[in-house]
This record gives sequence, C-alpha cells and structure tokens, in this order.
Amino acid sequence: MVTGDALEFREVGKSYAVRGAALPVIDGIDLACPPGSFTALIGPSGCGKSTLLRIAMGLEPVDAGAVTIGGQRPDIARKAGRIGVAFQDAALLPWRNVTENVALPLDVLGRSKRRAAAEIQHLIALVGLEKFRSAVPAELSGGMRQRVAIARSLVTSPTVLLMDEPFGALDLILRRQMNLELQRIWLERRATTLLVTHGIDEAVFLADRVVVMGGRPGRIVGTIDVPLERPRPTELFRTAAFHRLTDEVEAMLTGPAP
Ligand SMILES: Nc1ncnc2c1ncn2[C@@H]1O[C@H](COP(=O)(O)OP(=O)(O)OP(=O)(O)O)[C@@H](O)[C@H]1O
Repeated sequence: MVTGDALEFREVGKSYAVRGAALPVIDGIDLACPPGSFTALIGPSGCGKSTLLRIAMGLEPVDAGAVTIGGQRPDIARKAGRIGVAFQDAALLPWRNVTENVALPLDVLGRSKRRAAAEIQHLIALVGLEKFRSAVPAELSGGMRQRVAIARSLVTSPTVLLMDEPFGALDLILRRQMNLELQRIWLERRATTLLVTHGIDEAVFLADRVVVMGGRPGRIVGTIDVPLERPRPTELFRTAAFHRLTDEVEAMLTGPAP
C-alpha cells in the first residue's frame, strides 16, 4: 500500500497582476492535510480553489508562505511522480488507447512502461475498464473517460492526489457511482487526497473533513469534520446524520442568514 505524504499549506498568499494592479486571490491559507487523509475543499466560484491546487502541483509560485509535500517543494514532488492529478476535463490523448493513456505520466517522467505493465493493468481493472483496454477515448462514455483519468492519476503511485471537480461534468447518478468508486480506490491506495468540489454531498460523502473557503481574497472560513465510518454506503446520502453535516457545510458556505 502507498503511504500518503503530508500536504501542508502555511500562510499561503497569492496575487495575480490584472491590468497593472496586483489582485490578491488567496490570503493566509493555513491547511495541514495529514498523511493518508481525505480533505474536500469547497467554496464559491473564483475563491481560489484551483489556484491552490496549481500551487500544490508546483505549477504556480506563491507570493507569501509555503507549500510542502512530505516536507519537500511541490515541484520536486511532482518531478518525482509523487503527485497524481485529475481534473474535470479528463484530457485524454484521442489517438492513444486506454492502456496508453493510463501510462502517459510514465512517459512524461521517462519511466519504464514495461516494468509498470502489471500495475497499469491493475489500475485499469481497479476502475472497471478491463474490457476497454484497447479502446480509444472516442469509444468511451464521459464516466469511462473520467475513470481512465483516475487510473492515470495513480500510475506513478503518488503519495498525494489532487482532484479538481473530477466528476463535475457527470450527471447525478453517475456522479454518485463515481463517488463510491473513488472511495473504494482511496481505501485501497490511501494517498493523501485534496478534492475540490462544488458538491456538498460529494464532499461530505468522501472526506474526513470539509474545508470551506470564502471569497475575495480566498481564505478558509471553517472546517467541518466528518466522523462517519468507512466504507460509506450510498444509503448514507439519505440519513439524518448525513443531512446534518451537509446543512452545516451549507450554512458555513452561505454565511449567516440575513
Ligand atoms: N492566470 C491568472 N491571471 C489573472 N487572474 C487569474 C488567473 N488565474 C485565476 N485568476 C483569478 O483568480 C481567482 C481565483 O481563480 P480560481 O480558478 O482559483 O477560482 P476557483 O475557486 O477554482 O473557481 P471555480 O470554482 O469557478 O473553478 C479568479 O478571480 C480568477 O479570475
């Protein structure tokens, strides 16, 4: 089993230059994700969630504070294959089949695909696509493409998994099914996971805790722990305990009633 690395944001601040002026996007973000934890990040559009993920990937520099993965800089962790990423757009290469798309991060890192052949097949089975190994993306549904993207995100055995609305484009039924699958995969792999989502249900169903952000500049307004046992069944979506938690997240997200 892969052991997750700690992912830590310490007093992170970031501005973008917009028409000559510095526009603060996030400010004073302090967030420690312990090894093997699952954190969901939720907040209004434009509050800087994707920016935080890009910083954690080492793709954006910070203006203040620091982010570390297992105590190291994110760009170093990324180049060592310790970060897996999955986004709303599965972004598969249309000319590559499922096996070749899953293997893509190995090509990028210059690693041997031959040595990883068994792991690639294991991941394809893990996301339920054994029969589609040789299919190209045009032959797959949206949900199947997203499964390929999740298998691809795990192929370097990352210790940290960063997901930005991975199921945002899917309908509710498929989304719930993918939530169950992601839970199963996470229970098997235990990478430290940070999931950005607009779905309060999805956040509570999957995470150990839900971190709520507020906007302009983006900052953390609160955290709600989810003390529900795993594996969590889909019946959970209909329980009072679940609704108490989603109500709590919603209240924090929308602020006090006028
Ligand atoms: N490269 C950039 N240059 C200038 N401004 C940017 C840049 N990238 C993002 N922004 C701005 O930073 C803010 C935060 O964007 P970000 O995409 O991180 O928000 P988000 O919370 O992920 O939003 P959403 O939920 O809509 O995806 C937005 O106001 C956006 O316009």
